[in-house]
Amino acid sequence: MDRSNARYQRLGYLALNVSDLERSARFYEDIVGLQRSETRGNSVFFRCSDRHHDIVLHKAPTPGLKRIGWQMEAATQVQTLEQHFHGLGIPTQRVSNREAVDLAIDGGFRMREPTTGVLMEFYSHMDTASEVFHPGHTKIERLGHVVLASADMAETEKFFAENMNFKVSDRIENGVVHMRCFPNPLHHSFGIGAGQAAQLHHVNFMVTDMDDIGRANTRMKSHKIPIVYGPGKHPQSESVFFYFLDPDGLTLEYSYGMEEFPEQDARAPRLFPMKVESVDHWGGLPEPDFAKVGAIETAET
Ligand SMILES: CC(C)C(=O)/C=C\C(C(=O)O)=C(\O)C(=O)O
Ligand SMILES: [Fe+2]
Repeated sequence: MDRSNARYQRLGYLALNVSDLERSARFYEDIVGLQRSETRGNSVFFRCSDRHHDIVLHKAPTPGLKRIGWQMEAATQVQTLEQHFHGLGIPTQRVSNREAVDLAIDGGFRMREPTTGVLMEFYSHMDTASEVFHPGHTKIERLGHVVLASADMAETEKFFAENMNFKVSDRIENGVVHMRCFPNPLHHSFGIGAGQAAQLHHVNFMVTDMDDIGRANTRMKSHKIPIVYGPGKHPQSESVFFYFLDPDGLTLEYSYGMEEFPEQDARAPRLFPMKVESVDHWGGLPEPDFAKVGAIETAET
């Protein structure tokens, strides 16, 4: 089977499962700083861009990751990728017309990634919201990246590289692989961490100002929100990071700054040794609750 030559615009959106929808909705609006756009049944839509949504919260018994949405460059890319998965014998399901309307996307398909079991959706267009996004207390620039833990990092990396055309930007030996959804320039829109089992590791929001990190530190402390890592600095992307927990214990990250890659003549991936300073240039350590909660939902088709 040939390698995929799929092309992406961006990490489109994340659907997260939360145990108490209204509690989490308040948290993502008031504490994280997302804009609540609409509620449909057991789902609440949020945005930090001019698109219809970047995060959807679903009420579910087990908190974690429901689905990852990838926005491709064009509808033809979506069809070609679907054919590629068919060639591998991987089942796909079209997004129903009704769901496409609810999600404000142009259809697309879903498939379950075989090494982690995570459900992924591929589409090429999401409607813009009726109003531009006005950041609140935190100047969130975009949904930045999602990192999964995998019991077999090498196999997960191979699947994303060969079958989805993601490119490796950097690696920490036996720790994490950072990948970009080519040709999106961000150092990583996706990461794979080493784990005992597949799990959501963390969700990242990029901010435009170093002050957003400092203010978040103060805000989380005053609301008694667990801070689980940082402020610190990741040597790979050169971003200043700050990790905290949502009400279910899901790990969220704000980061400021990120390397961008050209489409042509990109630098080669680097290999960082497994040591504290490879994760935090300033030598900090995570708290025990860092990236501990985040089941991958396997029920939805
Ligand atoms: C703590 C994570 C797993 C890590 O090891 C390093 C870097 C990360 C990340 O995966 O969160 C970044 O976001 C980064 O380099 O920007
Ligand atoms: Fe991150």
